[in-house]
Amino acid sequence: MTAPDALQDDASLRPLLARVWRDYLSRRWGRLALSLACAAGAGGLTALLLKLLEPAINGLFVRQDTAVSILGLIEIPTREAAVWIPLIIVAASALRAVFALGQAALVNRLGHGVVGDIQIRLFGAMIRADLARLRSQHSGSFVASVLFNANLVREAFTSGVVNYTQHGLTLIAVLIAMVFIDWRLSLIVLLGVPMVSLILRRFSKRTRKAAQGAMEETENLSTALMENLDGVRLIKIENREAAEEARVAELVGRRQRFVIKGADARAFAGPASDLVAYVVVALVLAYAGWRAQSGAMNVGQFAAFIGLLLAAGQSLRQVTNLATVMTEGFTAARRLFAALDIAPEIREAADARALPPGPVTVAFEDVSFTYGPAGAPTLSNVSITVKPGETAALVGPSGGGKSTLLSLLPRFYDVTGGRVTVNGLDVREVRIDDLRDRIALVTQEPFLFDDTIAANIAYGRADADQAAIEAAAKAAAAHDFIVALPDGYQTRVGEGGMRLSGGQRQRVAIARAFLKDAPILLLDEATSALDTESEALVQAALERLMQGRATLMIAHRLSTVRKADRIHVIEAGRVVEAGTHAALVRKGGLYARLAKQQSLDGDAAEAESA
Ligand SMILES: Nc1ncnc2c1ncn2[C@@H]1O[C@H](COP(=O)(O)OP(=O)(O)OP(=O)(O)O)[C@@H](O)[C@H]1O
Repeated sequence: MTAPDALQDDASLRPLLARVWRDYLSRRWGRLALSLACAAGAGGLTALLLKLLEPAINGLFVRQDTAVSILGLIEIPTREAAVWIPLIIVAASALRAVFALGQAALVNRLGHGVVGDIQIRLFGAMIRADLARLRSQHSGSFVASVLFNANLVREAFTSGVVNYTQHGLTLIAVLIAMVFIDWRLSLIVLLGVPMVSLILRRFSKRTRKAAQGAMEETENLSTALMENLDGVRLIKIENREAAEEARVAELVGRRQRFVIKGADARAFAGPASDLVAYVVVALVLAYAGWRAQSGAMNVGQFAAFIGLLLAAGQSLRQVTNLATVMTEGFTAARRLFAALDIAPEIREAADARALPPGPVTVAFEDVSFTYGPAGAPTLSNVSITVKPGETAALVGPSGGGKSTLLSLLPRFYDVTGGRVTVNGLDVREVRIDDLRDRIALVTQEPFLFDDTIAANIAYGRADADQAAIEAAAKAAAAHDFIVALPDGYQTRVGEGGMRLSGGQRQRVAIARAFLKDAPILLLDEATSALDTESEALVQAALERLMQGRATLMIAHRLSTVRKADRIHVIEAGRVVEAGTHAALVRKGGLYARLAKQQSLDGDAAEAESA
């Protein structure tokens, strides 16, 4: 690692740690302090236990004096040393175990708590993110970051922090004990520190690269898995199982290479620091031998010093190993925080106004819209007004911009020119909750959760009672098929509502809209998935639903829009014709041609004679 790299690392680590402290750790400070106290206790006792070697050896084997001093605190007669010293060792190690266990338990709770918080915040940020951003990334990568990346952070917090503090503090305690035995020898030991820190830096760069790669590849793998499950019918009908297997195998392999690189960095860091530790042991031996010859050091001191040195080596090994876990955790935390920091562009204005309940007039005023910063406009100068009780139909060639226009009203996207208003207020000046509360949306492929039918109908109105749910289902012509199901309203619909037919799903979605009872209704090809019989039922249900509301309806089948108060023909992002069915047929333009193609020309004749 080059010096600027290292500087940059230190600089970016500080704000990261400050943020972890501020957002996640500070309110758990009690637990954190207790766990550090336990770590200090365990570390101190480790050093103490090893330091006991000195009186043990001198008292039990050398037997020069009549009394043995235990760490300068108490004196016991040499003849009783064989009883007392082992007893003290057992008591101290039992206490050490209690501290170590206490610390592990506390930090586990701390680590899991922090990661749970991060996962919840990530989900919150994801579900509130702009549609444009969510659409630009596959859902698989979000899942991977909530599960895998967050898990790396957890590992850094649990095993990382537990062992780091425990071994770090042990190391300090052991070094202090060494200084008490012989400060010159301790200086030699300290020579190892810069060598180890050099090793740590080298491995941390490798680990960071590996962790970065592993996270990216985990997101790719997760994306591929989800895509395969979503597209399983296509895969089966095209006999692409083997090809998909090969694609996933390639992704698994790529991910594995990064994971292995990370594991290697972890595995190599240990032996490398061992090497340093043994070099230090050799130096200590040489120097201690020379000191012993001159009578400056006795056997007990020497044995205790070597014991401490070996314990220091072991702790050092753990700390170097852990450095890689911490690096992975920090790399993951950086990535997660970067994702958390993307503020949605579609935000509520600070002085957003409430939208009072009641009927709403919707107006698109000279609206233009372009997806992304560059590119051709999808909508240009569109003006449409819909009053309460009116229906505006949007028809026209595929890709003309009809769905895009509907998505501007609930602010899934914001206009790039002109404005969309509700009762004369720009939607950007209205509280987002209020705005969306006043809009019911029924789409071609309505989404159902894997829950009961009743819960799906009441999704936006969790407080609705059974009577209200049934009334909505009756109005949506759904009640009869629901009660014929084995568990009636309590029947679970399966993933995406797959246990229901397209028409049934559609009617559940219409029941949801009835229950929401919103003054604005958006229908995006709401009847296109239906057979003629269901269509008649749904059409009648929709007509009931539309009463008194401002409705914007997209339909390819012109039979469903004939009764609309005004039909807008949208082509290449512009309204090219507008009027009633009869007027547009009479006009003989694009609508009349579309109507003719769909055999509605009989109606055209009817309209002309009218
Ligand atoms: N998320 C998006 N990002 C970029 N371009 C998009 C996005 N969604 C739609 N478009 C483009 O905007 C244009 C209008 O699409 P839109 O879905 O609004 O048309 P539509 O009239 O509803 O079509 P259809 O009748 O086939 O549903 C298309 O050219 C489409 O490629």
